[in-house]
Amino acid sequence: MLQLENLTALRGQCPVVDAVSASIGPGELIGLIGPNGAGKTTLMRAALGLIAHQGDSSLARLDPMARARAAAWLPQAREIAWGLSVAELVALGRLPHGRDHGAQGAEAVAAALARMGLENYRVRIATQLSGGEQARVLIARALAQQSPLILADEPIAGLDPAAQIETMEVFRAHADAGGAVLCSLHDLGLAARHCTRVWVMDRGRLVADGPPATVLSRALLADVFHIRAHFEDTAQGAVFQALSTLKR
Ligand SMILES: Nc1ncnc2c1ncn2[C@@H]1O[C@H](COP(=O)(O)OP(=O)(O)OP(=O)(O)O)[C@@H](O)[C@H]1O
Repeated sequence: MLQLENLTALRGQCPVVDAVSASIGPGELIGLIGPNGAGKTTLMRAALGLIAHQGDSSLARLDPMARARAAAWLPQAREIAWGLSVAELVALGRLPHGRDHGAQGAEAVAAALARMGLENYRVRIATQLSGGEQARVLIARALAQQSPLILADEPIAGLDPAAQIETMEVFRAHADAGGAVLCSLHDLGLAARHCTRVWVMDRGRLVADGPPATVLSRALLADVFHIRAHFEDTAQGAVFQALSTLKR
């Protein structure tokens, strides 16, 4: 679904994404984690071909319409420019499939609204919703796109705990249905509980790639995140709690 080969993105002379090679297949929910400034957003934007890059991304090679059918993009900034109704905004997710929304389009929009619990918001003006409600609308638009791959930049930031869990469950369901999701996260607990795999970025490099329980070792948490944490695999799933900071 996505292959990256030596993907590199420069800011000035400085590589903020440095020779990243990795791939994503169906069924995966990948948590892209790393400290502030590690290069997570830049990696996703380069993979999508939204910024200049070196190396190769299988998505960036596609023409824009084919790329939009292959991957939905949820940027960190949740900007809703127009005062459209929620249903109209979510229907914009159908644009990569042509102007005629048709029965399949209407079904996809209805399913996305239902999945995000937005049926009662259909006629509300999207710009008049709360930040968390707008976030759910934008996720619904991405789901309505029916692209196999979703790239989401901090999709749970600013959401209440229930909405965070629900969002991760929506992504997991998308992966379980044969799609895949790459989402950047700062909540390592949610990453550990919900993701099938994590990619860890540090200073532009992909320094670890594997199942959360293997990757989130005491040494990695100290080296990359400068924290000490409690991490335990329990009957209720992985439990993670950051305990204290370590000297950088
Ligand atoms: N437009 C830009 N011009 C110059 N430097 C930039 C630009 N965008 C990002 N950078 C730099 O690139 C590096 C990586 O930024 P990026 O936004 O990818 O990090 P991130 O891992 O997503 O961070 P965060 O967790 O804080 O959102 C940072 O050092 C940042 O200052």
